[in-house]
Amino acid sequence: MPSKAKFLAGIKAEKGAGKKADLALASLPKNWPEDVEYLTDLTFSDTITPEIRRGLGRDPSGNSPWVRISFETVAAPLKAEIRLIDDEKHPACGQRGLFAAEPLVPDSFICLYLGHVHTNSMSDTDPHSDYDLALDRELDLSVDGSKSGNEGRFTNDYRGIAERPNAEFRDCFVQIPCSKRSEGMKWERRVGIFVLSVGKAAKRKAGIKADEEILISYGKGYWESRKVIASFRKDEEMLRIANLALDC
Ligand SMILES: C[S@@+](CC[C@H](N)C(=O)[O-])C[C@H]1O[C@@H](n2cnc3c(N)ncnc32)[C@H](O)[C@@H]1O
Repeated sequence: MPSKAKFLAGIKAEKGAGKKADLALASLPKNWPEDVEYLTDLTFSDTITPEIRRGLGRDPSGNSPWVRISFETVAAPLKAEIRLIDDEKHPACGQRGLFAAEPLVPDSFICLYLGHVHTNSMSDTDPHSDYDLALDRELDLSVDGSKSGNEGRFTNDYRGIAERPNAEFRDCFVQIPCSKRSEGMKWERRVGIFVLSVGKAAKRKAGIKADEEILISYGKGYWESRKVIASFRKDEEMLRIANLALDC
């Protein structure tokens, strides 16, 4: 895995556009698909005004319990890697998944879920995306990882793969560079992927083992809406997978 800080610093160090592209390719995570742009932070739709963007810096409850992730943590090399799934028994065989590269302790930060931030208006939303996630319900914003994103976009749903998820999405604040602040940094909200906590009976105290697939719950609604889309499109394979997931 490349360190994101190194990735950014490397790109800034190169002046020619061709060199930039070569360097970016060389720094892509292993198994990254050619047709998806790799991001080191969110990108924003033109419909998102500076005022809306400022809203992402607010502390909704005045004293938010959301975890704060420092710039160093976000920029550190990931402890997870993208792998191609070739196990025919896996419901996402032929696709990719995110796997632990080393043991991950309960509650630890795995990575951010990055993509293109858009408003939830119909004209700003890709109805075909399988990678769209709510970012801020109050601001009515989502983040779509279909055309651009990071490792987070490869996290599969646990249904049909394991008995239960071992990770979850959590709202968090991250520290990002800001030249307007005297400290050179500001806090802005993101969605992160975290290892589940140990749980009441401490059943999950082992966290996630090395080589284990990182699995979250997309929620039943995700698969129900895929079922509707599959029926509409008459896509038998999509319908089969949605039914399988819902039966689990
Ligand atoms: C956010 S993507 C996950 C990454 C995807 N596997 C890839 O290689 O890009 C969501 C898509 O992955 C597949 N997927 C995720 N979890 C699955 C599961 N439990 N069973 C079947 N397909 C799954 C479905 O095609 C779903 O629409």
